[in-house]
Amino acid sequence: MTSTILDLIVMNKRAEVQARRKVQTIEQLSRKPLFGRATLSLKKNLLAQPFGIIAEFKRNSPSKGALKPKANAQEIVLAYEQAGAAGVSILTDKPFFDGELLDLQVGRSATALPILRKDFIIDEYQLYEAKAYGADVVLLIANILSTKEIQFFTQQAHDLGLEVLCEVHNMEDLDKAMEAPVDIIGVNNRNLKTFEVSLEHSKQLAAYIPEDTVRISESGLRSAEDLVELIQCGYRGFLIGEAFMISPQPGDSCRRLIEATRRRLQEVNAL
Ligand SMILES: O=P(O)(O)OC[C@@H](O)[C@@H](O)c1c[nH]c2ccccc12
Repeated sequence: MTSTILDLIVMNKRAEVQARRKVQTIEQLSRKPLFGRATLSLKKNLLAQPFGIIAEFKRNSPSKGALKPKANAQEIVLAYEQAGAAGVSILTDKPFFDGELLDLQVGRSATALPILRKDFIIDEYQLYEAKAYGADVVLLIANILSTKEIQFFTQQAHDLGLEVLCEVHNMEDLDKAMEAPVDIIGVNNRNLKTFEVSLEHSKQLAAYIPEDTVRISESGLRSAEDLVELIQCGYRGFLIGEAFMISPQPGDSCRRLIEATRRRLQEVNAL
């Protein structure tokens, strides 16, 4: 089988985690000031409203290239909060997304919203990093983990007071995610191997996600029409990066989408 960019990212990540462990042990991470704080619940925030936006901070993406190479996490995270986002997502992968753990810490100092650490988690060490640098939620990508690993990392994350967003792209992924008490299931509309994007993934998988699981749709979302259609399929949250980060003012773009979605939702509900 030919290897994909996802294989490359994961291979890279394993080497990176081994190197990081040598610089900072789990013991040392546990003594960082932010490690002891009470975490916030993204799940609760999403359940408190008809829908919520999880606005993402990313400078670069392998599918699109540079988005905002010099972007500052403090400024943008604050703008997202002021725009009315329900949570923020911060990319911490360096080689492919030009993010870093420090962006998480900077973001933490700027907002009282729950923060998702967006990275490729393959080792429990990264859960300790997430907690120590200010995250409230971690992403587990079903495609790169076994059912056992999803169960183990979910347990570990919960022990640390972190929530788990488990990302799925197809039925096989969803079967794995449903074997663990994850807090939120996210359907990624983008195939991480081919970068092909289709909202059909969210629409089709919706029927198989248990009713009582908070579900979100991720990637490739830009219009109020898309969001309302997905709200009607039972989605409570939307993870959006590119559409905001390509705008000169990501916060304004987030605010406009929230307002347009509220308006459209009212129109549809009034029918
Ligand atoms: O920028 P978009 O198309 O709005 O997508 C955001 C988010 O869903 C995407 O960044 C993402 C989804 N799953 C991931 C896993 C790793 C890295 C990035 C991602």
